[in-house]
Amino acid sequence: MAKVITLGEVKKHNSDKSVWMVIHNDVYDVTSFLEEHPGGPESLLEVAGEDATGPFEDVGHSADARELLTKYKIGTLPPSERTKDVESCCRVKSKWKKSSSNLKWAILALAGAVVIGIALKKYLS
Ligand code: HEM
Repeated sequence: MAKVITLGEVKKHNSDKSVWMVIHNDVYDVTSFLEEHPGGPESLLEVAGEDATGPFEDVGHSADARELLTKYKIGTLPPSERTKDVESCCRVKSKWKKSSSNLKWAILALAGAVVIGIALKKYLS
């Protein structure tokens, strides 16, 4: 079972000597990753000791980056400090993705219908 670490404990690790952060209710020690981070050490230092779920998701990190996360995980927040962000973030996102791709198809179909309409009109006149 993952070690339980409180937000209060995470907050103490907020300098380049020790950088911990929370992402989706799990705690990560990224001290050794600072210099390797493709987004630079500054972006990690900015959120050191904090919940970095929002900034992490805003960047739109790749599947590789998410895979890398597991390497730095040191624990998880206690149940009383966990937020429901995991569910809300991802469900909303996938919903939006689905509806935006539906919209894309609807626009394509409409454009196709217009082109066929124009072609037919020309052909029949
Ligand atoms: C342990 C946590 C993190 C890991 C393992 C990680 C990993 C990575 C990786 C592998 C990339 C290369 C691009 C990609 O594969 O998506 C990247 C880019 C980047 N990351 Fe992170 N990252 C972490 C946390 C963060 C946080 C908390 C922030 C912001 C506060 C951040 C900001 C960025 C930025 C700005 C880039 C550059 C994007 C670009 O130039 O396209 N990262 N990160």
